Amino acid sequence: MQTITRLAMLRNAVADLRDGGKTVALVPTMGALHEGHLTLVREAREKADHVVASIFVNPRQFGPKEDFGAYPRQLARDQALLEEEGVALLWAPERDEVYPEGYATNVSVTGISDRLCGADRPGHFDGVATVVLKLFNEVMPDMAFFGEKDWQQLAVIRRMARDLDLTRPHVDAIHGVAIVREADGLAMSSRNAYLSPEQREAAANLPRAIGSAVAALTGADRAAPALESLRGELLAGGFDSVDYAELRHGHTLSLLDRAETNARLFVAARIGGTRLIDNWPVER
Ligand SMILES: Nc1ncnc2c1ncn2[C@@H]1O[C@H](COP(=O)(O)OP(=O)(O)OP(=O)(O)O)[C@@H](O)[C@H]1O
Ligand SMILES: CC(C)(CO)[C@@H](O)C(=O)[O-]
Ligand code: BAL
Repeated sequence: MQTITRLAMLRNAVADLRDGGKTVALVPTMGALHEGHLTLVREAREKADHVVASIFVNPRQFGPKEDFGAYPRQLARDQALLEEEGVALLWAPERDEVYPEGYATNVSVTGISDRLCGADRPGHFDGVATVVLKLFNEVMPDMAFFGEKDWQQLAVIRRMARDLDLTRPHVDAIHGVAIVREADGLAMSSRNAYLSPEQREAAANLPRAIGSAVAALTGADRAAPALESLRGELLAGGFDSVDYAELRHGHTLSLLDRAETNARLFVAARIGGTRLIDNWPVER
């Protein structure tokens, strides 16, 4: 696996991969890789001839009081994991290569970016859309892979691809990969590493409480009582606060007051300084 840090070299390296009409898949990440990321890579390998992974802790998607500085960085370990998974090329640019002096462009997907995580993290999805569009333009992949753990992020990226007429990767080639979970149900996340052993144990209450809420929401006339008990269960189960616990349409992300086709439960909650997110489909 080649690691490339300069844009000038990336273009030639990707052109070499494409030689003979081979297809290229992109798996964007912020590093500190776990089985969730590796599952994205494996699905990408099944669908494309070559996989390009990227690692870039994107400053533009972190708020001023967020964990940009503390975000885990472990490039050597990540390189070994990606190599083992058969990734052809790792794009790992420095900050100045992505945002050189004078950089002034912002990509904003309005509407769906403003709710859920976008309401708690103002500007977050502008940062995501901006960097993802740059990654798409840099690598020009035939397809790209994102995790459903970050469901709203996937919706924002698909909206952007549709609105900006992206041809590479076009909207149908933006693949969502099901959430990979720990044995106790907690969605894997690089941020789980921030949890103390006691907090990690309490974190398992998130998927547990979501499971009960999904059962209560199915067939219920009103979503509100189940969402209220979900909040209560999290606060009683070691969480310090609940940023949101909402039933929304999975495609439009509009609020629902009862389950319908494509309904989805979205939750973000904090233990100490660590913010965890999860989402689950809800049947009618
Ligand atoms: N448990 C998971 N299951 C499926 N996909 C995942 C999972 N965790 C992360 N991903 C996906 O991997 C890609 C890179 O995510 P990222 O590097 O931000 O990791 P992360 O674990 O989500 O980190 P964090 O949430 O702490 O920022 C994203 O598309 C994300 O949705
Ligand atoms: C898509 C992404 C790599 C953009 O920085 C990031 O938001 C992530 O890791 O989910
Ligand atoms: N996994 C999404 C990236 C972020 O939380 O900043």
